[in-house]
Amino acid sequence: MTFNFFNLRPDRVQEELGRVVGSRPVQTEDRRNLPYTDAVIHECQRFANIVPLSIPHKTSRDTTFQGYFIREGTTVIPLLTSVLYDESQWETPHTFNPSHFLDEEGKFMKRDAFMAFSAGRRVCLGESLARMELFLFFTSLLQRFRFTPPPGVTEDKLDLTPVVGFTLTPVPHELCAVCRL
Ligand code: HEM
Repeated sequence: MTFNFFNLRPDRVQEELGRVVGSRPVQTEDRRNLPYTDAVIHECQRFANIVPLSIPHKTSRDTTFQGYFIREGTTVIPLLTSVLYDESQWETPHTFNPSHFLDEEGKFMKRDAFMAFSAGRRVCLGESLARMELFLFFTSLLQRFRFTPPPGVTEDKLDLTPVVGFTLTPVPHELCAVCRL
């Protein structure tokens, strides 16, 4: 798979942040007025897909799912990647594309196939906290810094292919954070 970040457009996030928030500290409530920023964060989570295997579960009774009979006590490992990259759900599943979460008017749009935190009774318990932290950290960093590859490294040379394990971990990269203030 080719990991392609050409649509990230941090300049557009910074333009939206500057217009809506200015230089004051970002607050959680600002999220609803920052649809492009929110879409970028969701797309990062979809695309980065950091917990691809979710957590193993065991069926508590006999069940039938999509025509398959699953006996009580069977270990089931949901593969979240299959939903996050599902070609029937996403317009460009293998490309980083914030438009997956924007409607025609540029408003933020929820997607049923966004399952980075899994779903159902055992959905991630820390989802609200994680979402709040992602939003505040991401926006605060972009308010203050412009991130670029080191001198001499062009963006198309950055290999964003993660290390595959229980989680998908990014390989270390050198990055320049240039103060914007
Ligand atoms: C971006 C950050 C995070 C992601 C993508 C994430 C994702 C997940 C996923 C996929 C699961 C498995 C759900 C399942 O078994 O179907 C899970 C479970 C869980 N997560 Fe997270 N998580 C994140 C952050 C957090 C944080 C910050 C906390 C706590 C402060 C947390 C607490 C938990 C707990 C307790 C479970 C087990 C829930 C259960 O089995 O009932 N997570 N998470």
